[in-house]
Amino acid sequence: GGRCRGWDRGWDRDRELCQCLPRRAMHVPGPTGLRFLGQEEAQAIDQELFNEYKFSVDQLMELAGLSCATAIAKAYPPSSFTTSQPAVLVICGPGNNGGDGLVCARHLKMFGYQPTVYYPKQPSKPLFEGLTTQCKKMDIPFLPEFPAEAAFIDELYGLVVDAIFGFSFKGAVREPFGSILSTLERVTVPIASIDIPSGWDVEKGKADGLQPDMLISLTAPKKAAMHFTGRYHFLGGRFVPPALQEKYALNLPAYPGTDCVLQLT
Ligand SMILES: NC(=O)C1=CN([C@@H]2O[C@H](COP(=O)(O)OP(=O)(O)OC[C@H]3O[C@@H](n4cnc5c(N)ncnc54)[C@H](O)[C@@H]3O)[C@@H](O)[C@H]2O)[C@@H](O)CC1
Ligand SMILES: [K+]
Repeated sequence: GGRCRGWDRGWDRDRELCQCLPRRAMHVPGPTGLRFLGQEEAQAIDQELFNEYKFSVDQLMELAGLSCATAIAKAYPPSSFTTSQPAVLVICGPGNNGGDGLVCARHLKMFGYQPTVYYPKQPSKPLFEGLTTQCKKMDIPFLPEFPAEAAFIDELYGLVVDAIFGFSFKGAVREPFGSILSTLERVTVPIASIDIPSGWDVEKGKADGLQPDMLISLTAPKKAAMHFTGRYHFLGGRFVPPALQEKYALNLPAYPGTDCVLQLT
């Protein structure tokens, strides 16, 4: 936790941790600086993965969602839950961040958690319909309505997964997500945000917005991650080919062994 006043957060290879580095070190791609991506850069890498490297969305989404479930299992093992069951509320948004949430929910179930999904805007695309069916066939309940009170969420769940918006979020939050986010701001159980804390500007963050306990950055952290003050910051989405890492000077730290996630802080 803790903000880096006048400094930026970066990956310190020698100490193997993410810490504050002098601001200029961030923008000069060097051996020590883990890059924090701007919105356009994140979208460009995304497009390149699909168009040039010929990955399909569902391939990368599966790896992204698996990373999220794995990181969650490391930070919040079922035994750490104070609720009678390791109950997790997964809130999915209308884009690919929501898709990551559906994949994450399915893997959480495989890992022994009791996920429940809230998915208010379900796109009629085969990808999302398939992911939804897979969850339903694994007896993952879908809530017809969002809990009206933050206290209901605190009572029923030990963790909330925020898969509402990712790196394509822009502008003022539109409904129903505005009310969902304002309820989430009052929740006291930990929130794990996938890729970006929802409602945050992808580059500038949002000081008075959601303050998640965990952030799982996918591919590479986005600039907003520099404002993250929660306990756990993980990197996931171990699928960026070396040539693409080099082109964007990502300076990704080495993942341990065969792990699909890496703890940054
Ligand atoms: N590039 C990559 O490497 C990968 C990205 N993935 C995920 O994909 C995410 C990006 O997905 P998308 O580009 O689909 O976009 P997002 O999921 O970030 O959000 C776009 C959706 O949110 C809506 N939206 C945007 N601004 C809004 C606002 N102000 N109020 C209400 N709704 C708003 C849009 O209409 C659209 O439906 C990433 O953050 C990551 O989670 C992974 O699935 C796979 C790999
Ligand atoms: K999110």
